[in-house]
Amino acid sequence: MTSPNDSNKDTNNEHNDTDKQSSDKQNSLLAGIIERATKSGLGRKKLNPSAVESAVAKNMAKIHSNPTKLRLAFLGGGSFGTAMANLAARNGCDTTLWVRNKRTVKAMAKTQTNKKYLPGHKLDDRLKYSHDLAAAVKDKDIIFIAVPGLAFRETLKNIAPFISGQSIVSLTKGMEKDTFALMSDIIKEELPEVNFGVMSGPNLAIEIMKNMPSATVIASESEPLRHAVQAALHSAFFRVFASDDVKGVELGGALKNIYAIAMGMAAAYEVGENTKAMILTRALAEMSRFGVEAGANPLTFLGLSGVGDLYATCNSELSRNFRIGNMLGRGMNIDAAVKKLGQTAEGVNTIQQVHEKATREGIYMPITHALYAVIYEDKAALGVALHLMEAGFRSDVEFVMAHDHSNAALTAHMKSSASKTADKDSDKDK
Ligand SMILES: NC(=O)C1=CN([C@@H]2O[C@H](COP(=O)(O)OP(=O)(O)OC[C@H]3O[C@@H](n4cnc5c(N)ncnc54)[C@H](O)[C@@H]3O)[C@@H](O)[C@H]2O)C=CC1
Ligand SMILES: O=C(CO)COP(=O)(O)O
Repeated sequence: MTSPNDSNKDTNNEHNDTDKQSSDKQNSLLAGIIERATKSGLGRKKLNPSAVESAVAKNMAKIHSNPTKLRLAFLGGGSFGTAMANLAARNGCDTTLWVRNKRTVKAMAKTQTNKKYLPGHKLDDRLKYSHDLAAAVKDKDIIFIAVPGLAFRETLKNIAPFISGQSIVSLTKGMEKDTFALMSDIIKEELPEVNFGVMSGPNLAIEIMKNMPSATVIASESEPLRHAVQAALHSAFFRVFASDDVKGVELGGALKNIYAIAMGMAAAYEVGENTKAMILTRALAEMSRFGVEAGANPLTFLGLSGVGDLYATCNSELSRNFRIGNMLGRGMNIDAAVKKLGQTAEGVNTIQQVHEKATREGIYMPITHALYAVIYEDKAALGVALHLMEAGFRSDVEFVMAHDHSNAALTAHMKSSASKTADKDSDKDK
């Protein structure tokens, strides 16, 4: 006869077996990576790959022998929600992925793949799927939201009746249309009592699915929430760093989409490496300037959610925003490019929001305004780019040396030097 305790033991044993299998799988994948790195010379002389392997494997085994008992819901069955839910399930968390379409849920549960957004990638067999929002979010510790920015408020309104102490983490990198609200602003408005955080970083979903080492940032004022998210998602292939600058981390993720579009466009024009470096660095200057006006710490933009995400998306065809820019640079209009992409590209809306806000509040955002002029005012890209190059004398890093905003003194000095040189030249000619 089997007592309920026996059956519990069986279930625990099954879980331990599954956890052990998953830990073994990860460790052997890790060994593969280290082997490849060593063969290609990345192991370097001083690095003892077997010591690294055993140290990392030991840490991983420690984490996986005591899988967190966190209960998590991920809302949004696109590429990112799926990739993150998969990481959590693989770490042994009780994880449910909510997708609004019932047929999609059935297909995902049957095939254990997300055929539309991540075709060919097998998902962890412990991941659960649901199209029942109430069931998905009730009794969870953390609800991660990965729907597009334009659907974020509606999603919060829909889950509001089922919130009874869960924390919320936004994975969305956008802004609300016409309100300029960031996701954290919307959470504060819709669910003022809730403990929340935002997660952002260079996290191209497809690379995460391929176990390519990546890192991200969880930003929250709540230390327990930061730790819980780190425990839930950290693995040998995914490192989760922490921050308490919610605004800065969130703005990094949202604003970089603008510049990924600009860089996609620049790539279509086959610009040089110097030009790419200039755009990327001046983009960072705009982002931190805008961030400071919104109350963020400019140093946050030097982290993964700033420079990190900017680098990943501004240099890769894997970024949907980069691809939009590339299509625009090849002569397509914005509506056709969005239609052809068929996935979320938050930058399309973010350019409009940031252009309007910066214009209204007098924040100097020349690249954003230039992009807006090309996309929405039908201005010729070359003319706009040349105009950008002629824009005044500015300081490199304005937090090190402030700009002389009017530039009047410098311009007068340049004019007088130029006229003195011209006078000298004409004297010589006499
Ligand atoms: N894909 C990526 O590599 C990364 C994406 N993100 C961010 O994650 C957010 C989601 O993006 P992806 O998953 O990539 O988008 P996606 O385009 O792959 O999928 C969007 C998903 O949201 C669903 N959706 C749309 N409207 C909805 C609504 N009203 N209610 C419920 N579900 C709805 C769609 O059915 C689809 O499943 C975006 O803000 C994006 O910037 C962040 C990091 C990486
Ligand atoms: O934010 C991302 C990676 O960090 C994904 O970028 P895209 O939305 O441009 O694909």
